[in-house]
Amino acid sequence: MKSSRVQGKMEQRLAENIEALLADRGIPGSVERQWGRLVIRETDPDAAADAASDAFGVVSASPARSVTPEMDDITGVLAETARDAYTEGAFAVDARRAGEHDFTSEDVGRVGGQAVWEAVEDAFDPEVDLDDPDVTFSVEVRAEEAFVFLENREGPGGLPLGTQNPLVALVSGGIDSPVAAYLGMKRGAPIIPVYLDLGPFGGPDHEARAVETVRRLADFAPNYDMTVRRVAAGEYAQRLHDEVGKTRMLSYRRFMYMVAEEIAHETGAVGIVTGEAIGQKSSQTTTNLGVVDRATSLPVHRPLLTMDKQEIIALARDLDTYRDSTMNVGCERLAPNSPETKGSHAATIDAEPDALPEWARAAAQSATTIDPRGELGEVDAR
Ligand SMILES: Nc1ncnc2c1ncn2[C@@H]1O[C@H](COP(=O)(O)OP(=O)(O)OP(=O)(O)O)[C@@H](O)[C@H]1O
Repeated sequence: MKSSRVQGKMEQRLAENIEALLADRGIPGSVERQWGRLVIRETDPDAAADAASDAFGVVSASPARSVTPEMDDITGVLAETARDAYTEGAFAVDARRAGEHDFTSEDVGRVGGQAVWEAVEDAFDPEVDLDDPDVTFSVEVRAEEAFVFLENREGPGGLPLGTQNPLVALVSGGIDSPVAAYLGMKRGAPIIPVYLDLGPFGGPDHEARAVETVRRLADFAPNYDMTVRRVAAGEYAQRLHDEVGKTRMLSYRRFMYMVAEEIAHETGAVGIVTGEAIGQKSSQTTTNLGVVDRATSLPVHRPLLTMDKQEIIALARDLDTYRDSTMNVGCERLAPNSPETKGSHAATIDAEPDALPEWARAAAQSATTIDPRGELGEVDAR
């Protein structure tokens, strides 16, 4: 869907990201760009395919054998692959071709299928099923080279990281926000993780969980800075608790977005990503989301907006950011007994301290940083 110039740039970025993933995991290999494909050469194909299938923008990765684009060579490698890997079931040869050759992709399917059959018919009882095969021998023939492979390891899809401007990700140490941050990354946006320490209103291991989940996200982005901004917000949470009634949680959210906006301005981020979903909490009703949005001029992105908790948990499990927790989350204690579910902007502003934006500025300015890749997260004063 992209122009060739944009596609070229995106592929270049993807190649760099995959090289970083390989280097980070100690896997040898050089990434070569071909149109619509990236080829990793001189590598451990298995490990490289795993690493590549973690790169945002990759649809699938296949450990493959490279061969000259001649029918004899292709069928030779197909026969060898079949002898190595085929044990049972119906098979198909799925061939694609681009460039000038003196055969068609149908020819490769037919002649290649014959070669596979002959390679295994003495030892097994092969069957062909082109519609629903158990084993697919894939062949991709290009102008200079052909590839033979058996597997497609699913990648995340999306767009290469770094092809969008960054977003501040509000990461709480809960289940949802790391999934939301991941989904922002999946669409190409690097993230600047921000954690608000709620002091007495936060659970004792929230910070550790927030840093731990960012560490996991950082595994997908070894060439990006994933420094966590830790904002001391306990004092302000306490004041909201003491001074604001029914609309307290709305003011707290507004405060959070204001902090995020300050950090966004400082870091060049162009939006905020959160783990909010419609109706998940009183502050996340459709009405209240509209009220809190007005605290910031930046767009608030909510990738989980319409997901059910079970869907979010399934994604968190896949990502390995899911931490089972029975801990009573801090926000519940901060919340009043009967929180507003149909807030109005005017009433919320009316009830909150006028100094809220100054609080947010002060809190953002005194943020400290935690390197999630450090030993148990290294804390530095900014
Ligand atoms: N202490 C915090 N630091 C940073 N962001 C936070 C914090 N608390 C909440 N948020 C942001 O606000 C969103 C909604 O808050 P909510 O109270 O539902 O969070 P939670 O249930 O504690 O955690 P999560 O939404 O990650 O499961 C979070 O997804 C996150 O983006």
